[in-house]
Amino acid sequence: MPAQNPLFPAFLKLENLHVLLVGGGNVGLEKLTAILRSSPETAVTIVSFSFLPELREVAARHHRIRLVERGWEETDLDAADIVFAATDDPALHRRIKTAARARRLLVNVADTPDLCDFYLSSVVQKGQLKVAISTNGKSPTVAKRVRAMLEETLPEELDEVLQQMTVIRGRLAGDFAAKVKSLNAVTAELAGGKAYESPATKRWRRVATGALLTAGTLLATRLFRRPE
Ligand SMILES: C[C@@]1(CC(=O)O)c2cc3[nH]c(cc4nc(cc5[nH]c(cc(n2)[C@H]1CCC(=O)O)[C@@](C)(CC(=O)O)[C@@H]5CCC(=O)O)C(CC(=O)O)=C4CCC(=O)O)c(CCC(=O)O)c3CC(=O)O
Ligand SMILES: NC(=O)C1=CN([C@@H]2O[C@H](COP(=O)(O)OP(=O)(O)OC[C@H]3O[C@@H](n4cnc5c(N)ncnc54)[C@H](O)[C@@H]3O)[C@@H](O)[C@H]2O)C=CC1
Repeated sequence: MPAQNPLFPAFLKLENLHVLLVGGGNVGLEKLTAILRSSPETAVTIVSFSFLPELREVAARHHRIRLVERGWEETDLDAADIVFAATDDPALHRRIKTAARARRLLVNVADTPDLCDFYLSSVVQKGQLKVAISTNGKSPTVAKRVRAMLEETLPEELDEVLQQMTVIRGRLAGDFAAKVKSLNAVTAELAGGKAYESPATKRWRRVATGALLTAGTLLATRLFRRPE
């Protein structure tokens, strides 16, 4: 059996939590952007010796972001529910991880999967629909490509469908089993009908598999070729 991805997927109500982000450079800005893209009202305290001008601009636009201009201190964890470490100091990252673990806080450490309690994912958004993609850290680039593929192939109308379903769901009478049956009937076409696998999806699958096999073969022959 192929190796499985043991990560547990969940969707956090981050706007109800307090985030501590350590590091205000490029990687800090990337993490902040990922957080705000999904959960724009999140309270984020960012502790760093310095902040990129772009990060300061983002902070100025979000009233729940607080910038603290100094080095990280263990007491910064006091108010945190969840922690992102994104500095250029691996020794500091290990200290943050140890201190956070002692307090049972979850930590994401940039560039260090071994120190992470959770990973960020590639995210597809169509209105209320959100798809998160994980490759278990094997290839963020492939996650990004799958995101682009889904962004293109998932119909724009999905958001409208979701809104209509919410109305239908509210109006349905009967017990739970009867409701599930009705909802399944209404949406049958989405999963089994024409939309199930569009020609674009089929083509993507064929090309992607072909391209990767070719790349893999090339790499294998180059990397493992015996010296001449
Ligand atoms: C484990 C994880 C931990 C975490 O960061 O949470 C992690 C780790 C690392 N990323 C590295 C590199 C790159 N990361 C990206 C991009 C993304 N990385 C993201 C997540 C994750 N990255 C988590 C696993 C996700 C999964 O399971 O797939 C995404 C999905 C989400 C986000 O970050 O918001 C976002 C895509 C967003 C999108 O566009 O959809 C690109 C591509 C690019 O930027 O174009 C590259 C360069 C190419 C490459 O390496 O593939 C390196 C090596 C650094 C080095 O070599 O120095 C490490 C460390 C290591 O692997 O050791
Ligand atoms: N920039 C990128 O896209 C990539 C960066 N990396 C690596 O990720 C790490 C971070 O990269 P960048 O964000 O670009 O670096 P950066 O130098 O722009 O930012 C690092 C930030 O950490 C802060 N910092 C350092 N020590 C601190 C401490 N004790 N307390 C609080 N804040 C502290 C600094 O003030 C700075 O704002 C580096 O190790 C880099 O090699 C890896 C891949 C890509």
